[in-house]
Amino acid sequence: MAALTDSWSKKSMATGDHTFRMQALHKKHGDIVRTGPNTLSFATVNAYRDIYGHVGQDKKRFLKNAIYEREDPRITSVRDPAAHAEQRRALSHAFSARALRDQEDVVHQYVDALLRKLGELGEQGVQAVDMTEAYNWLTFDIIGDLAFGEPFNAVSQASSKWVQGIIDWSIYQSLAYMMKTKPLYRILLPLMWGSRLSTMRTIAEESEAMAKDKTRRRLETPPEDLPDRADFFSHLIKKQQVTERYMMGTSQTLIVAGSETTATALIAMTFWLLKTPHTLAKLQAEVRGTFSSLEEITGDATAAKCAYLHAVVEEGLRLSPPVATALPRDCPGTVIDGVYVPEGVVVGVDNYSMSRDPRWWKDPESFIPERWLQDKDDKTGKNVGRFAEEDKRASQPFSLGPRACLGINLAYVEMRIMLAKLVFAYDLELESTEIADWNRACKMYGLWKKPPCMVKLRPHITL
Ligand code: HEM
Repeated sequence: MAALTDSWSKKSMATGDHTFRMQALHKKHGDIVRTGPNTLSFATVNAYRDIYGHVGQDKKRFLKNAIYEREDPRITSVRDPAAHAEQRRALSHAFSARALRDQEDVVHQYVDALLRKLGELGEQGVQAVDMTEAYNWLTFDIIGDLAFGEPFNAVSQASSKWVQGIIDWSIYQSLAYMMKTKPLYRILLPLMWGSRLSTMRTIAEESEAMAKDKTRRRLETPPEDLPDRADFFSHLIKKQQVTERYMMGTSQTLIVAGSETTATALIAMTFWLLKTPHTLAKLQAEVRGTFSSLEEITGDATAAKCAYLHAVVEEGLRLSPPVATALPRDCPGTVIDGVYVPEGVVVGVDNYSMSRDPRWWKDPESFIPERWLQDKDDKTGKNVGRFAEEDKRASQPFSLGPRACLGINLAYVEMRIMLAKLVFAYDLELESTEIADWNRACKMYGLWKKPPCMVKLRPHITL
């Protein structure tokens, strides 16, 4: 079927179960699976390197597939390598070590506000709170502040219309582009998505109007009225490298790429910790044994002193990669992991299958942070112990090479600070008894749509 038409994978995406189906297909058919007449999905470590890795000047490049194109230009949609490199250089100032130091203050501000809000909403441990939603408020406010110099007030209001619409907005953008460029999809996609399509269109239009409004306000704000720290766009505006359309597109990308991904990672880590209480106890012991107050918990201090926290973060990203599907690239006609693939074939590595493949991971479906705390033989320096044979390159949550995530350092700081402060301040208990398998109940539409995860938070300190 997939050899004849793309409709299988488009339909599969519409079910939300595409990720789980791809995992089953790779299990059944092996390292290379055909998902459309012109599309191949790979599941090997070398394919990551060959498709996404840096290449020398003389080698042909794998360009992003046309599916990334959007009406408003932005860093994620530009396909030409030279144009992309220029945009990435310009935006990378906003992700420098110096910028990150300023950004960390914003992270603390909203993490602390969320901790207080969780206590209030949960009546100090009496009521369960939906942590899926709470993390979305957090990451959305942080990105809003870092991009536009003002939050969305999601944490303070314990809700946000925009947060709820973000996945629909993101899906609709891809579908709208497909319908615009391929006439057949104008018939097929409404049949596959039904009335959801028009609901998503309304949400997308409202979200876009909101982003446009914020962007315009940001561009019109005189420098003296902005916060002291530079926001994402200050560098671009200073160098006059930004048009309103570019800023519109890039702000949409940053809101989606920077908030939804980090929120997914945080809720997955919280869920897995709660499902395996001995890991939560170990993390709590590390954090409470290392720090004596919330103020001591910083990005640098957690990086230097909390090895188990680091392992929890890596393991959460492995087991629940926020970007779980293959990132499509156009093959230039070259060899991928020993197999020649003709020019123009769309290829990618299936992140979710790789993350859970028993060839690379021991007990792959289980949450075991210890696998990231590799024991080494004193004499030989070689890995020893139960996880010595694992190939950690099989987990690439931020992708790799020239198009890898630009916000990786900010994401790690957010995740470490939030998790460390949460387990320092509260004792947690999972209440989601209505969902037998929370992980399986997650739906993948390019980004994960997650079910509620109800948690009781009993205060350990006074906030
Ligand atoms: C756990 C959190 C995150 C994960 C797992 C993640 C993952 C990824 C992945 C897999 C890509 C490559 C996408 C592709 O090739 O299609 C990407 C790109 C990108 N991410 Fe992230 N991301 C995270 C957080 C963030 C944050 C916090 C920001 C910024 C605020 C951010 C900004 C970007 C940008 C700008 C790109 C495009 C880079 C380029 O095309 O050169 N991400 N991210």
